[in-house]
Amino acid sequence: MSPAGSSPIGAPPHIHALLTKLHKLSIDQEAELQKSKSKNNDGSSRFVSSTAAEPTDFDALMRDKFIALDEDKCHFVYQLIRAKGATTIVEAGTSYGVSTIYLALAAGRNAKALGKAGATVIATEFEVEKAGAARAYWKECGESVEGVVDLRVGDILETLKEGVRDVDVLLLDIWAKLALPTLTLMQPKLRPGAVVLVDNTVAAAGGYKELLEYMKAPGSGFTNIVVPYSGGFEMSVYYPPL
Ligand SMILES: C[S@@+](CC[C@H](N)C(=O)[O-])C[C@H]1O[C@@H](n2cnc3c(N)ncnc32)[C@H](O)[C@@H]1O
Repeated sequence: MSPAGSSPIGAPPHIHALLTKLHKLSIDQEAELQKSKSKNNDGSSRFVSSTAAEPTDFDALMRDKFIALDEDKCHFVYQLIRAKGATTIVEAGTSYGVSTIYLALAAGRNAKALGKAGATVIATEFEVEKAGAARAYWKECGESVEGVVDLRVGDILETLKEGVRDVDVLLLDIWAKLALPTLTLMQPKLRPGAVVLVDNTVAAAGGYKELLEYMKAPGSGFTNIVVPYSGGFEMSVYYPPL
């Protein structure tokens, strides 16, 4: 968590209050999950699960869980988007839309500051009820969030096939097995210099093995570092190989 009073987020008080409430809900749920923990496939992570085509007990357990990106990571992502002047963001895994609020605020501010027509955060969620709740939270935020998000409900490997281009930032905050297929689907749509962020890559290294091997392979076009937030937060920059 960032020290009190150090939030870089430019937003009115009601959005700050909502974010504080939602992060707390998420943290409380995770604490409960930890108590009853046992079902992850390889025991290493909250992010090891099925693909959408093969739902498991894990999916049932996670159906009503926030699993929101930690607040300090959200602040980092917000700052990175602002620094980059990014206006087209894809979020793989939206849940109740907590991280999405940060993405939308940052991208929207960039569009205004840079005199661009608008910004877009393409958000993706498989669970219909989560998607509905996320929409309600964004509405509560107002136009600076609601007006920026393009929510696609369904299996990400279908919903991102069309209508995505010139992506500045891709946030992979989805079950680990979907990370590599999502990345390869998005790769042709990434702008040169695009940033790819992946949560929990140290704590869930087993689940992310294939993704990390793919991004770290010589000639992949990706350069990678781990930002040392809890669980590890992978930050990669992509330039298509020449
Ligand atoms: C870690 S949570 C996302 C948290 C969110 N980024 C936040 O910070 O609030 C991952 C989400 O991915 C969703 N998900 C899992 N499989 C999916 C799929 N095939 N297509 C779209 N979303 C999926 C899950 O339902 C879950 O809500």
